[in-house]
Amino acid sequence: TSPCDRQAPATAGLSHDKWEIDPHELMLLEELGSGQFGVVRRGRWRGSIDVAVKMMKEGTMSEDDFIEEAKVMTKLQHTNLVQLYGVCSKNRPIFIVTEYMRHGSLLNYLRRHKQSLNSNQDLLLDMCIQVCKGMAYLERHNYIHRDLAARNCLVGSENTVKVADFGLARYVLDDQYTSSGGTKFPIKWAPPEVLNYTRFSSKSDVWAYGVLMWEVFTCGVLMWEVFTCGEMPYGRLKNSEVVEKVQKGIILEKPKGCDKEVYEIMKKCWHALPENRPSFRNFKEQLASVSQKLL
Ligand SMILES: CN(C)c1ccc2c(c1)CCN(c1cccc(-c3cc(Nc4ccc(C(=O)N5CCOCC5)cn4)c(=O)n(C)c3)c1CO)C2=O
Repeated sequence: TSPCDRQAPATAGLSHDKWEIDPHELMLLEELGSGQFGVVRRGRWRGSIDVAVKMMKEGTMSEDDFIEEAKVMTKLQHTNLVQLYGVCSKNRPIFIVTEYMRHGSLLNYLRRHKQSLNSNQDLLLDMCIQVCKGMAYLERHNYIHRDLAARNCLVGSENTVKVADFGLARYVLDDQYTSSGGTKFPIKWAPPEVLNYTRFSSKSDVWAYGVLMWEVFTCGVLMWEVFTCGEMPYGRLKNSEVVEKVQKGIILEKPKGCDKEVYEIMKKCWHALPENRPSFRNFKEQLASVSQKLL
């Protein structure tokens, strides 16, 4: 075999795996919150690069599988994806180091800025288009998010919106989150084929994307209406009631402030059959043409 076919010796000390980050190059700063895997802190990498550091709580993640996958994830690079810079996997807890987004989750951003956002349909549509671009890139790379929602997107400076934590759902050990009967399973973002057979695909991501658009546009209520920003889909309904509605083909109603044409597009994400839903690729074009008309 030629030299390049031979596996490089995986000697820990000499491993030049570019996805491995030296923890000594990291300075940990304030806490940003906590997620599925535990606490996340802001940090500085090599003295100048703003990062977010997930410190994996023991027993929350299947770590070896994730470290293997991290090699693939670091290669996914797009302006509308939160960049995975690398991992510190030589000791425990494992650190996951990503790009830092200064305004936090899209859901909280919508709720915090509802006054200025509700009359700005163009900005709301632009946020949806940015998420669609990031998802179209993942779709092109046959990469499924599995938990797309406004809470799992992040906002940076100049209203940039990026998709975060794509693919991580596969490494969660908490079966309240992973099984569709669990209390933490994202039922309200799940299509029938996921509820019935946990059959994830880019088309199940498209269904979730429709719900994300609904989350964004419940922000777009008119001035005199009660603000319902970043509302919880299906309101106070219990998960079992939502499953019943989704199985019957009952879909989310048009958000009050939402443009009719935008709602028509949103509805396409909720076809009962995955093959009848648009791909993110052709969805991007439809949104772009609607935004031309709206502008
Ligand atoms: C399995 N799945 C789907 C998972 C797994 C882990 C996580 C998530 C889903 C999503 C939640 N999550 C998580 C938890 C904690 C932090 C981050 C998180 C928060 C960031 N940024 C900020 C910035 C500011 C603030 C903030 O406090 N404010 C208040 C004042 O006004 C400005 C905003 C919060 N977060 C950030 O850049 N990243 C990369 C991750 C994230 C996102 O990463 C996770 O760690």
